[in-house]
Amino acid sequence: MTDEIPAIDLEAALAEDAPADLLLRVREAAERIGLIQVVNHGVPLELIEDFERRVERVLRLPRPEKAKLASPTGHPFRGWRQWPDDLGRLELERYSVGQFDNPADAAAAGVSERWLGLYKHGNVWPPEDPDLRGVTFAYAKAAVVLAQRVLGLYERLLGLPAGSFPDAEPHHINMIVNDYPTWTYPDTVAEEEKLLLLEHTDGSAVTILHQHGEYSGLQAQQADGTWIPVPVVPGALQVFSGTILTRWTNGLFRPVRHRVVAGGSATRQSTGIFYHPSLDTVLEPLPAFVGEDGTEFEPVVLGEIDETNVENYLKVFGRPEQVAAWREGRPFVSELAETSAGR
Ligand SMILES: O=C(O)CCC(=O)C(=O)O
Ligand SMILES: [Fe+2]
Repeated sequence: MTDEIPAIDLEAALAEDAPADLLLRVREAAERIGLIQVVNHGVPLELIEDFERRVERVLRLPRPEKAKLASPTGHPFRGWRQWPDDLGRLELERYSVGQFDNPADAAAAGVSERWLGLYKHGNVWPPEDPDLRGVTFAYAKAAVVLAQRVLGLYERLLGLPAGSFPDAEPHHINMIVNDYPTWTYPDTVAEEEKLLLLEHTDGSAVTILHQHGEYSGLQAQQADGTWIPVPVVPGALQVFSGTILTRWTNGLFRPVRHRVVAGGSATRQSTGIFYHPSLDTVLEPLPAFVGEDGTEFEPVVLGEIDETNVENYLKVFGRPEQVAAWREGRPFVSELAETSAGR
C-alpha cells in the first residue's frame, strides 16, 4: 500500500520512544502534501457521531424550517446555507458555527476588544434541538486539543522546542459541517466537471476534519498537480496543514490543496474545525526557518485577515443577491432549480 497520505496512530507518534520510521513518514507527508490521517486521536467517536446525528436531523428538516436557520444578517459563515451552481443545482449545503454566540461571550473568554465586532453576527441554533449547542462546543473543544497535540508533534519533527508555534489564548476557531448531495447528472463527465467544492487551501494553522459517507470524495493535490482520493478510514480524523503552518515554517510545510468531487448516487458529509492561535497573533516565519535568503512572508495579524474574510469570499464567490443581502444585513436563501427539489 502506498503511503501518500499516512494514517498514523497519534499516541504512538507522540510517545517518548516513537518509532523513527513513523516520525519520518509524518514529516515527509507534511512537507510533500500537508495531510495526515490520525487514529487513536483522543476525540471520542461517540461525541463526533452524536454531533453528526444531530446536525443530520437539522439538515433533513423541510426547507422552510431550515431557511429559518439562515444567518439573520446574511453572514456567509454562520447558520444554514445552500450553494447552487450556475444552473441552480444544489452542490453543497452547510451549517457553520462561530466560536462565540455574541461579542459579550467573546469578551468574557478574553478576546481583545478590537476583534469583538467579528462576533456581532451570531450563531443560529435550531430550536428543535436545545442540546446541539453544548454538543457542538464539546466537539470543538476536543478537536482543539487534538490540533494542539499535532502541532506539538510537528514541532518535535522539526527539532523545535515545545511551544515554538505561537499558541496564545484564546485560540481562534471556526466550525463547518458540509453536506454534499448525490449528483444525478451523467456519470461520464470528467471529475473537474463534478466538483462540489472547488480546490482551495485552508487559512488555519491546522484543520481537523471528520469525513463521513459512502465514498472518498475528498481529494488532495500532490506536488506534480495530480489529485488523489483521501480514503475513508473508519474512526480516523484528517489533519490538514493550513497556510498559517506554512508561514510559520517559511514554506517548508505545505498547505494541503484539496477539493471535493461528486460520487454519483452516494452522499457524503464532513465536519471541519479550523484551528488558529489568538486573533492578536502576528503571523510570521519562525527565525529557525529564515536563512540568508530571508522570507517572502510579510508579518500579518490574524485578526486583520479575519476581518476581511467575508468581503474576500464574496468578491470571488458571492452572487449578486447574496452580496445585496449581506450589504443590507438580511438573511439570504438561494433559489434552487427544480432538479434539486426535496432539499
Ligand atoms: O468536505 C470535505 O472533505 C472538505 C471540506 C473543506 O475542505 C472545507 O470545508 O474547507
Ligand atoms: Fe478546506
